[in-house]
Amino acid sequence: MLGQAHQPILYSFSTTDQLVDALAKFVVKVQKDAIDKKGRFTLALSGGSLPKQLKGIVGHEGIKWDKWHVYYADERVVPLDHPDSNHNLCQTEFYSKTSIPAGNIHPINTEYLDDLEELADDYEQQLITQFAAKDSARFPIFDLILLGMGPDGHTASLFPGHELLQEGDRWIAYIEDSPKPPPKRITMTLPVLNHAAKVAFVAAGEGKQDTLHTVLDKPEEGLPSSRIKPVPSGQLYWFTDDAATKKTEYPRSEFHPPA
Ligand SMILES: O=C1O[C@H](COP(=O)(O)O)[C@@H](O)[C@H](O)[C@H]1O
Repeated sequence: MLGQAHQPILYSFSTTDQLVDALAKFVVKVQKDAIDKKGRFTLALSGGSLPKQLKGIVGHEGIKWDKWHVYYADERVVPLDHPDSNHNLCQTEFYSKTSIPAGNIHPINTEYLDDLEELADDYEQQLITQFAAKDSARFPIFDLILLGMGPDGHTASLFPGHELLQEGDRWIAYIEDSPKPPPKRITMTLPVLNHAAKVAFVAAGEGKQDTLHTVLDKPEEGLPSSRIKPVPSGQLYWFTDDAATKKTEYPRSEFHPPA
């Protein structure tokens, strides 16, 4: 039986630079704590606007890149060098500026681009290899998952009203009819996202105003982003800017740079 989720912690910054800086300090602290405790840091990244917001981490003190193990919260089913690939975006915006060992970055297996079921199974197997031998939980427990939120409230490749929101068993699922192109994708399922120790959304800009208001002030509407509630002891954070939170009534917290 899972416990109650903690309330989300909302940070809203007046500038993008402040958001990027705070996010960097937060990620560096989470990786330090994970490495001190378990000798590795497991992270899942999203595509979209997120990878650019990671630039503050590069060059930060106290990072042990060789301990990072990076996966994708979702991925578009395209070759890895395709402009739509989340891996390609992360490579350009982030990995290329770090020294994360190539073998610690886990893209989809492009042998299976024509078989979504095999592709999702293969990616799930990659997670099982990383997690199952070390943790006894039913679902993997990532140290940190970084998510974006689309203007329709989707997160990863979990879209409003889609049957994948009901998936309670699989770690990785596939979708062939994504309303946002490209249509074929794989995604971590809600139970995986909700078993992470920490999940942080990064959502900035005026274009996210209405959705953020709905997601945080009216969670009962059940948009996919409102369904992220890490349990039993996980914590959800929102790193946003004042343009995005203009209509949000949910209380903001003050960001204190971690020691
Ligand atoms: O399609 C996707 O969209 C979401 C949100 O993207 P954003 O550009 O609005 O931040 C992204 O988080 C996800 O990884 C991606 O596949």
